[in-house]
Amino acid sequence: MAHHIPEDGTLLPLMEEFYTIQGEGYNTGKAAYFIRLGGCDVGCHWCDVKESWDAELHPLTSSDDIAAKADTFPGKAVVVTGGEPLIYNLDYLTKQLQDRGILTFIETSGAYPLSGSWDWICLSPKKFKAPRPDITPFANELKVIVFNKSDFEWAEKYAEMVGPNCKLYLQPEWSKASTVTPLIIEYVMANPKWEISLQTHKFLNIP
Ligand SMILES: C[S@@+](CC[C@H](N)C(=O)[O-])C[C@H]1O[C@@H](n2cnc3c(N)ncnc32)[C@H](O)[C@@H]1O
Ligand SMILES: Nc1nc2[nH]cc(C(=O)O)c2c(=O)[nH]1
Ligand code: SF4
Ligand SMILES: [Mg+2]
Repeated sequence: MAHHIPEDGTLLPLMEEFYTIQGEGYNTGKAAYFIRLGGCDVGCHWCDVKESWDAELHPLTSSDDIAAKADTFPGKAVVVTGGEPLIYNLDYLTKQLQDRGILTFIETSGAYPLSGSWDWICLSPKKFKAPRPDITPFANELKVIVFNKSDFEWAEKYAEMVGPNCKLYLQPEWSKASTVTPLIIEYVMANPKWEISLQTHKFLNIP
């Protein structure tokens, strides 16, 4: 049976939720509650959460309950991730969170229309299903995953599409880190508008 997911965003397929430290990008090091929604058809062959892809495997959960649970933790910031969270209408969830004084951060490929009210948008564009161009001016952070040399060109293409204050990160693809990290280091030293982002939670052995 396919999920019937209401379009008003009051129910969302929740894979997992956990309180941890944001491991990547601009907000690295900050305590945050992660809300991981199921469902993604972008198809990155190196995706580190393939278990999220099939939305049917993840129970429809009340957005009110998700927001209430998020509010029980001392760190008043939430990272909505997935899967691809923008498959869903996130207006309702983010309103519930912001009404409680919780900061809303999103991790997205940008492949679906932007919904929700966000304090921080991390756009991580993918070649396998490119972002919709209309999201790029709203990105606070561009985080390009580097799997091979060709990803630097892809990164520069998106750097031209984001706004002037957008932070620019290059993050090694985890399985290729030993070969691509030296390339990123060299690239950032030569092109210092970019910074390196590491998946620090994987070094810290935390979720
Ligand atoms: C699992 S994705 C979920 C959110 C959204 N679908 C996206 O791709 O932005 C969360 C973040 O992890 C990054 N990521 C996924 N697999 C990775 C890997 N193998 N190595 C490095 N970063 C990875 C993504 O690019 C994204 O920035
Ligand atoms: N600690 C931690 N930081 C993260 N930043 C982005 C993540 C994600 O999977 O979206 C992630 C994650 O899974 N864990
Ligand atoms: S877009 Fe995100 S969740 Fe989807 S396959 Fe790529 S990294 Fe994984
Ligand atoms: Mg992750």
